[in-house]
Amino acid sequence: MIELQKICVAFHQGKQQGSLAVDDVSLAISQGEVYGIVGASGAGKSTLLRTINLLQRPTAGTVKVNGVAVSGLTGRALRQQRQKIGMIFQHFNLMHTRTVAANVAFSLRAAGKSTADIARRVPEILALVGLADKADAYPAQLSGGQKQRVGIARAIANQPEVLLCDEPTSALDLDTSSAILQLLKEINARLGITIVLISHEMAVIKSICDRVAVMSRGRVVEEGDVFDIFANPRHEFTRQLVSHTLNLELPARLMQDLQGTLLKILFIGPSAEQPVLSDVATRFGVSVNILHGKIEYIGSRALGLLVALLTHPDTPERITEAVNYIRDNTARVEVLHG
Ligand SMILES: Nc1ncnc2c1ncn2[C@@H]1O[C@H](COP(=O)(O)OP(=O)(O)OP(=O)(O)O)[C@@H](O)[C@H]1O
Repeated sequence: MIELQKICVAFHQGKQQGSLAVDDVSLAISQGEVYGIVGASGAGKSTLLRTINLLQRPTAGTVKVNGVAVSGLTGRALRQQRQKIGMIFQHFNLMHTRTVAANVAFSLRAAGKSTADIARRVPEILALVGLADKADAYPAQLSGGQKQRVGIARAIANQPEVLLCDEPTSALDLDTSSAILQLLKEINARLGITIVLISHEMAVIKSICDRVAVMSRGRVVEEGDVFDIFANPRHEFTRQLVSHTLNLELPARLMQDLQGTLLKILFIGPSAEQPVLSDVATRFGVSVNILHGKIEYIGSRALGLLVALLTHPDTPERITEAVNYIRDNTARVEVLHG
């Protein structure tokens, strides 16, 4: 549906061309997907996202949407293409002197809709985003979450095929943020709109995206199914990002006094359903003390993490055998201590 082929974006610094903000990025995003682009500040996420609706023209490379090379379009053809792509922003970008209804009507009018169509469509779309009772309110009278709902209403009013989301929840508190992500997910499921979302937080990606591209310094360093990226991050930068949401910290005092072998164990799919730890206790005579644990749900799939201390009263070799057994029967084992 969206194909980015060898996209480069360079910004001029004075008369010179600066380093590349986007450096040779190729991605393919399928119809109906929720696709995330994650990376630190300055990684090039916004610049890349904006090439999809040509708010940013690529210096090199081709952007195709539904097979049409939009990077070649200008004038009227470009304006028509842009109507198929809605966009929402971190700071909402609403018109403050107009009511909620007028903000939404504005984008319908810009698309050439008739007054009758606009009068019918505005309440319909406000109801869809949960703002049926706010049509006559001004943006200043709304909470951040409500403002973003207006942004979403405006962006989907013209029934776009694609919705671009530029850090849509970064200015919102945690609860409001998850309600907005939930709304985006519903819009994706009910209306079939393909969503491309950028964020610097893996937690946001985890909650709604199907696939993700990880960007660092203008490049995509890793790309794939969100669950796989969490379960098995390959690139060092991805590991750091994932560890922020999956980290299990133990108090330093506890680490100092530990006797035995401390393991961090990752359980995925079938391994989560096997009684691996009780097995090692009976097979190898080790004691297993669970110090920390959690299960993350990514989509409908579970990813379990446990920190466990293995000890044996008199035969430490049995611990090594136990660790090997756990390694063979779970997704990943890291020895944290001992
Ligand atoms: N209009 C511009 N002119 C010059 N440099 C720019 C422009 N827009 C972005 N840049 C530079 O391009 C690089 C990538 O910026 P971009 O905003 O795409 O990153 P980002 O990953 O979205 O970061 P953030 O989350 O902080 O917005 C940065 O070094 C930035 O300073």
